[in-house]
Amino acid sequence: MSLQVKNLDYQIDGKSILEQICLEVKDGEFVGLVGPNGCGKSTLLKNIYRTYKPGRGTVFLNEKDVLDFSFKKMAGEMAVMAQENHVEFDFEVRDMVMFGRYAKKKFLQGDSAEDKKLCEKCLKEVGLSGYEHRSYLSLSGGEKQRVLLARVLMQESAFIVLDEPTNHLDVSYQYQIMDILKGQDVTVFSSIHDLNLAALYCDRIIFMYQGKIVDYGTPEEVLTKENIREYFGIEAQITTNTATGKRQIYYLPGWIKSGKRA
Ligand SMILES: Nc1ncnc2c1ncn2[C@@H]1O[C@H](COP(=O)(O)OP(=O)(O)OP(=O)(O)O)[C@@H](O)[C@H]1O
Repeated sequence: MSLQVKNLDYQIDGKSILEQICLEVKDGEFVGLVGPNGCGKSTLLKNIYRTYKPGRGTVFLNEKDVLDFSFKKMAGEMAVMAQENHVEFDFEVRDMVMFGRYAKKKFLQGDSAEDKKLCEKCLKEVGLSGYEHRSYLSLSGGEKQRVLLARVLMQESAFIVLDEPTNHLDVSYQYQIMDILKGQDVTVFSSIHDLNLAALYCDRIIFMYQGKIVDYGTPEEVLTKENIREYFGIEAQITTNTATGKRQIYYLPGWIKSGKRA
């Protein structure tokens, strides 16, 4: 499953939030979206998963305009883990995960033995076996995040879009979740704050700044000292991690440059 965004603009209350966005995620790629707070990552993802309708431009999934998909068809093609997941009513964890099967069911069709087995497998994969009957609202932030990932896996879609999937997670689950995503035979497009995680897991990275794409390429091409200084305003030291062979970024406080510690 491939994604193409062509000439996308988006405004909120007359203010331009996204400008001339063009990007491509090829079938089977794991592409990260990085950039400072407020640069437009979530807004771009919302345009892709249709919470927002572009002011101009088009989002294509396998060369078809996403606006032509029915909601059910869309749910079958694309699984989404958004940043805000307000749940008004409480549900058991098992039900939250089962919602991922919506696109695969007929009206009022119940859960099959296969669905139940898959639900157990997905919960196990995110480290939540035994949580089936817990109330979703009683979970910690990290546990909720993992339930939402289990729901995404339950959808068995060929394309997964995630907005900051490692938010709320402790360091061990951050890596576990990224490993799970990387191990899926699907296309992944995800915003990621942690540039070291992006360097480790992404095939390509798209760098955003002030509503525009300012760079894209492999982690080695994009995660440079210059880009980090220019767009995040922080100095960095970059090495190659000898264990992973990937970029390792160390951030440097301002006083290193001035020589005066605060
Ligand atoms: N509903 C809204 N009304 C007004 N401004 C908005 C709205 N939603 C987003 N914005 C603004 O659009 C800009 C982009 O926001 P967005 O959430 O897409 O950024 P982001 O890159 O995902 O940020 P973060 O890294 O902090 O999650 C920000 O300046 C934000 O304040």
